[in-house]
Amino acid sequence: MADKPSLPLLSDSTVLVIGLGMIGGSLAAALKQRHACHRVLAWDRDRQSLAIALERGIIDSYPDSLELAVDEADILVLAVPILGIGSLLKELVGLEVDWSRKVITDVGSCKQIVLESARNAFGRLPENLVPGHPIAGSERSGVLAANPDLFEAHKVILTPTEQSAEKAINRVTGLWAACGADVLHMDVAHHDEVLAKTSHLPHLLAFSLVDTLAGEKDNQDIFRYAAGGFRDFTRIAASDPTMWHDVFQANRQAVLEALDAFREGLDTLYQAVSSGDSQTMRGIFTRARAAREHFTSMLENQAYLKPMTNSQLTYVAQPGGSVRGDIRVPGDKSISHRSIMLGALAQGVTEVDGFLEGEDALATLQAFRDMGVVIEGPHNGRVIIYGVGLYGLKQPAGPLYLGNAGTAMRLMAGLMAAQRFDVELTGDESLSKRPMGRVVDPLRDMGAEIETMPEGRPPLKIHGGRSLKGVSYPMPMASAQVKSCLLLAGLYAEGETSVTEPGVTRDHTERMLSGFGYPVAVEANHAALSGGGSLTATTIDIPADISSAAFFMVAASIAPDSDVLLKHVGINPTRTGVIDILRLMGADITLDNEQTVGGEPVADIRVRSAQLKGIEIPQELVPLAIDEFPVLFVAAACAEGKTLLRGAEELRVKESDRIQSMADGLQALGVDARPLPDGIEILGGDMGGATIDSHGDHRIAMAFAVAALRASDEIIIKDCSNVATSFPNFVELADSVGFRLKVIEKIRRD
Ligand SMILES: O=C(O)C1=C[C@@H](OP(=O)(O)O)[C@@H](O)[C@H](O)C1
Ligand SMILES: C=C(OP(=O)(O)O)C(=O)O
Repeated sequence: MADKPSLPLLSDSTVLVIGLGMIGGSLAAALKQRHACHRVLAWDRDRQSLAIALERGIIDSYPDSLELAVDEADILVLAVPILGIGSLLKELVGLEVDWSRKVITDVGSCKQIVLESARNAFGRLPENLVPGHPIAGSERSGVLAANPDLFEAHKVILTPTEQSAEKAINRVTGLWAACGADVLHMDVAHHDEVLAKTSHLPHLLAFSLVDTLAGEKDNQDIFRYAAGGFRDFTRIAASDPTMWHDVFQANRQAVLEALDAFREGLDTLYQAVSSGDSQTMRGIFTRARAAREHFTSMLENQAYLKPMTNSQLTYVAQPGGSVRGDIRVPGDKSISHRSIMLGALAQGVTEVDGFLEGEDALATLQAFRDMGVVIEGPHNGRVIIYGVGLYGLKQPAGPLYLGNAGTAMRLMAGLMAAQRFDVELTGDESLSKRPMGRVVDPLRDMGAEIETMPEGRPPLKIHGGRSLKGVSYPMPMASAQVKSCLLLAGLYAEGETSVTEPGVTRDHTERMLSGFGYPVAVEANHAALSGGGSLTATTIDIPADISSAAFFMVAASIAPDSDVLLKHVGINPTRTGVIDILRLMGADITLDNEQTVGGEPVADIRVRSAQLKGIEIPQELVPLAIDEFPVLFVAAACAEGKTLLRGAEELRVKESDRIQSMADGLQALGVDARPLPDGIEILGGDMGGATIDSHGDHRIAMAFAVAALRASDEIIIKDCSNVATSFPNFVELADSVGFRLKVIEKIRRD
């Protein structure tokens, strides 16, 4: 990130606020309270507002005439109603003052009209003009509603013109930054369009609804019994009528366009309600609810209030402790992804329980919603998917954003390659670095057309309308994602698609396809299916994720006096490498209550403390424990003797380079850990404290939280937000069984 230029101090500047309404008054109050500038002056036609402002200490003084006020000022803020800007600018141009060192800005909600007014008044766009718009407000108006904290952590959008001088832009930026606001720049036309949708349209609707209902005969009753919904929806109808009148005049075109789109949506809903079309209603309501929830979490992450920021989580793990208790870790991530994909493409309604409400699985869920699939939930792990059939997906309005989820991107690449529409798959910074050639190359062999960034990195631009042909593919690496991608593409391909893997990998795709009634031939490390069939909706009970349980298996093994029961964990034999490896190291693990639920074996897993010993990890177990190695390395660090892992070069292309991230972290704790190109050698010993970088990798972050149980000092783990991708309640659950983890949240400004 480039350093931001330091903003000019305002300490020598006199700021003149013209128009002492709620916004102008709040700005004056904010500057005064923060001693942000030399003096705050104000001018308003209403002398009473000026007197009140002076009396309340919101301004320093108000000169006798506009000319005197302007003459004294270095920065002029025009805070009059938007339709008044034109005449005010004309009045300003006529004043006998030296403009050379003055800067002009405004606070209007529409920016195009400010430029037109400036051109009219000055005959050109002056270089000292920097239009602005604080995204903050209140339904209250007038100077009495002034609030010095109104702009704190709010956005202020500046729309500098091509003529605006850099010095002027910096001064206006400094003015708002001094009030605690986050300042960003936008193009004028874009500003007016965005605001028409996000602010002007909602105000218009609120005014209209209240006015319509107030005009009805039984309006007394309506308002007397008005429930929370009415109150919430119409709060903004109490806003200043003059100001809003001006806004709708000034931004007419953009508002009408937004209103047209809204009317179309309303018509669809009208039709659906009148014909009792539940599918359409459910679709609209579930999509809207999901979008609103997404928006709320964006708000909570300060995305709107504090633009360009997101929170940075740090874990502080106190050393020592025992692990005791019964817990159920969240649902299996691999199965959760697949339940959405197959449920969406099935005929009928699929009901899922135990769904992982973590960001990776939710990214897949959102992607299918974006392709028109109605999905209810998740509510306490329950998801209901109204399948659209293999050919029922619709083209999404924009790229499908898959966050941090490699599984989502690789599996969906196979499905998307066979659709009739074009689609683009994107992801976060980590996913954007991960290799996709491993799926793109064989998909191209099947007839797909996919563009990637250099070296096969995302985004993937997948072209629709290609007919795929089955292939027989010997996979160069043991990867369930590659295998699953090709089998899913194979559903649409002509003839048979078969894959052979160099080592057995997780088989959830094969099992779930069978559960949806799709025949798959499976034999040791070979799987095949033929295109042209269909999927039939089913019910899915997702077990707890063994990859999440693994953190507690290692924790209970290494922490003295521990005894933990992990309930209803998936023990599919293609996933149990972690149990086998820990047992080879001497761990005390017993399975109880073994049963098969919905085609997947599950059990309760009990783990008690044990003295572990170093081992050479058998090759065939590597793909069966691929995600558990970060925490297994912690077990190795606590074991007696040397542990050696080879043949695990895949670890270098996960959410981070897990060999390097773990080696660095363990070395920082004083452990003898030697990274190898395809593995690691770890000599067990004592661990101290340190600050560890998780590189935004959920499993690295959790592994070092486990390490603290045997460290002699505090471990600080940075960049832990992504734990939410696979294990959203990790800290709560860990602390409930004896970890002593604290989370520190810092707002990061990019
Ligand atoms: O198919 C899956 O659900 C997964 C397969 C594995 O990836 P690879 O196929 O890259 O080994 C694993 O690491 C990932 O967490 C989930
Ligand atoms: C590698 C992992 O996931 P993905 O590939 O789906 O990002 C993981 O969860 O450890």
